[in-house]
Amino acid sequence: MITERSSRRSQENSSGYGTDTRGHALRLDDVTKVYGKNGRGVRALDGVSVTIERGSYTAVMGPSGSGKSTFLHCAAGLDKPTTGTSYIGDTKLNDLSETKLTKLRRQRVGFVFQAFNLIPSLSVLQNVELPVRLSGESVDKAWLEEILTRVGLGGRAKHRPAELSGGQQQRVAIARALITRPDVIFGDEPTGALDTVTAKEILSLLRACVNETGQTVVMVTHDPIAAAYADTVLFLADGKLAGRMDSPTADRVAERMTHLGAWA
Ligand SMILES: Nc1ncnc2c1ncn2[C@@H]1O[C@H](COP(=O)(O)OP(=O)(O)OP(=O)(O)O)[C@@H](O)[C@H]1O
Repeated sequence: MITERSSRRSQENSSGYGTDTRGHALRLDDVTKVYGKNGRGVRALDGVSVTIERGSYTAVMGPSGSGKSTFLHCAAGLDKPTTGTSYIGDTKLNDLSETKLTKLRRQRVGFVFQAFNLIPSLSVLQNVELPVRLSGESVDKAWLEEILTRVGLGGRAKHRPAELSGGQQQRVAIARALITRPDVIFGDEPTGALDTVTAKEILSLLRACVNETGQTVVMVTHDPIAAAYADTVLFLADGKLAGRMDSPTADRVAERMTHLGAWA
């Protein structure tokens, strides 16, 4: 989101994530998503417009069924809006063929899911390199090493996912998301499968990716404590943006969620 705080950090960032270190990482312009035939089904997103600035950390919250996953899917190019436009950087996703969208998701977007989604037969190193290899490009070894060190897996490069704890597996997923220097990393409940202490470590790591390297992170979560790690929380209700909160605290987020009827 455009805040003075994140804007300043973005301008100080010199590590070159994405194609441009200034301006927005993603934008949704009056996006509507209707599931079902002839536009008569469920209106999962209903006229959502939002701009998320580079180098910011945004949490997306809302009651169950409010459209959080749909928002993430439309923003990340995993699904197409019924009407409206979505952009990653200055690239309009609506215009892209399926092949170009696949390439964009591989090269310019990182994903961190609740279930880690690592390839069990590959080592840590091979999992992290995968998005670059799939793009047919050569791996920047110095960057790879730096990322593995940053996520605290320097000594585990040859291990397989099954030999790692849940928290370590999520660190691999974060490293894999970082390897292409994406415009944005999307997290879908990234701490949902972790215990409280490990969840805090992972949230701190995502925070460090933003603070220290200017990465943009957008994370769907049900957890006010997780949302409090973000610069800004976007609240969704019935497919519409129902407000935003800058510099959130867990208590304020929980209170807002109660007002949205999340835990009624
Ligand atoms: N593929 C689909 N087909 C039909 N309806 C769908 C589909 N995906 C989502 N929906 C509906 O769209 C609405 C928004 O769903 P979405 O999964 O985006 O909400 P959410 O906020 O992520 O929910 P939760 O917190 O429970 O995961 C819901 O009413 C849901 O039932």
